[in-house]
Amino acid sequence: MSGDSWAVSVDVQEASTACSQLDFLKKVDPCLPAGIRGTDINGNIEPQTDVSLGGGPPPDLAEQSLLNKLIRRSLVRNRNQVEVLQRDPSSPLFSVKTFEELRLKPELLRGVYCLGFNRPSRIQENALPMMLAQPPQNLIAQSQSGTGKTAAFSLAMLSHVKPENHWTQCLCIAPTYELALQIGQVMEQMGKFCPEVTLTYAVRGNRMQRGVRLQQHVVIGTPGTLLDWCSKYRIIDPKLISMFVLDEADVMIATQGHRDQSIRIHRLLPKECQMLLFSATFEDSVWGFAEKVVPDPNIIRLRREEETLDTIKQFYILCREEEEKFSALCDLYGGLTVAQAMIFCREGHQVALLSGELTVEQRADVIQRFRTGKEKVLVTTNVCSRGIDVEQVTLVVNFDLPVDMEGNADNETYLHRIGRTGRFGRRGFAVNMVDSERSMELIRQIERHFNRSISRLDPGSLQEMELLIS
Ligand SMILES: Nc1ncnc2c1ncn2[C@@H]1O[C@H](COP(=O)(O)OP(=O)(O)OP(=O)(O)O)[C@@H](O)[C@H]1O
Repeated sequence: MSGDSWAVSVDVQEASTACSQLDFLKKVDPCLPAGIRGTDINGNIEPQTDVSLGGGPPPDLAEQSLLNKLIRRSLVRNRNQVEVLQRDPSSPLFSVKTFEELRLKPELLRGVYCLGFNRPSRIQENALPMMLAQPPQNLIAQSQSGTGKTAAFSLAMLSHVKPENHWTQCLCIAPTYELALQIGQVMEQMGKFCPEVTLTYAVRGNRMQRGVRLQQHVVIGTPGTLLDWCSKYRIIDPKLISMFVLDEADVMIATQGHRDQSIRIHRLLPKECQMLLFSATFEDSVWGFAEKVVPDPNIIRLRREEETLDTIKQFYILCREEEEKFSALCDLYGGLTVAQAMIFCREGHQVALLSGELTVEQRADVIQRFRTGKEKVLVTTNVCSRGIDVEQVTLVVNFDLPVDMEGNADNETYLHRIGRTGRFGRRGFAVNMVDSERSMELIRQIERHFNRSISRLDPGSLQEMELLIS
């Protein structure tokens, strides 16, 4: 795939969607800062005409062509950058082996190459041989956000299924409806040359006839619905399940509701069922529990200092009070060339917010609009902190820092949130809004936990930041 054609297709996407970004942001705040403009169908920035900007002279042609060049360069650079990182032995994307050497079925190899994957990442190179080994081996695996865990366990399930057996053989549990759908989409793309393998989604809204056994080979869903399908509605025979995958396994084990349901499902499965647990974070207590539940597992674990990614630059902006956070956010967004951004805040903020209060259909629609670039900014709560994979997210803002029940920094949620950018080697920004001594202390806690500095950002120096990620 040539870089130019890729960049042009991004411009066209930008062109067809930028105006809706303005509408969306207008809902969020009418005084849009200068610098957010619509684009014409060729992806060129055009002077804003229909939204009252917060002042600023109309842009000149030179500024527009510079911005276009930056967008093209940074996006094309990201693609080249991924290949560079895959040749860097210290990168989590580096692997010695090729996909051929992982002994995947030819039709899966075709699916992988069709997705544009050239080489496996480290987690894929290490985990796939363990997951495909005979006799089956259990695995508890940790790898940084955006390094290909979903692709790894998806390939394991697609390799494991015996299509001639018309019953459910693989269960995959995810903590949220959006994530379950996303995993299924990855599997459908990877398995496009395996039409005989079928899957369905055990999520709210997907109604099945009770007592009629499913014939789909793979079922992906959230724990509550999956438990009902295995026990109450008996449309899955748990005794016939031979592979059980927990994505975001730490939250599936550590969150009371998820844990009870995951354990109840696990108890229904045959003891020889292969168990695969994946996450970017595992607190020590969770590791201990996982090793109790998973017999004789292979373990792939990161050192604490490996958990954050160098490709994600982390900053904080000092605000005097809560109200100032919003104008700082507008200045930040208006001053940067951001393809797409995710803004995390606690429940209750009065903006168009993707949160648990929406119905699952509403949430799926918002995510899909964001994924296809129809919306440039997603304001959300932790419901989207994990796993959501949108390549064009170059900026994550913690409008409110994540805290645990005791009011201390929630380091795992922080890591997952900033992991929504910098996906698979691309560069990304994470900016934290600090408006009090307390939130400054939270920043210090996060720095100490990951042994990574979070620099103060002066909104006046955005040009240098621009160069940092372009
Ligand atoms: N071998 C590969 N080569 C190129 N791109 C890849 C490869 N594996 C995965 N990707 C891409 O990288 C992105 C991140 O992959 P994936 O979602 O599997 O990461 P993850 O580790 O599951 O992330 P998270 O921890 O956030 O759940 C996706 O867009 C995926 O298509």
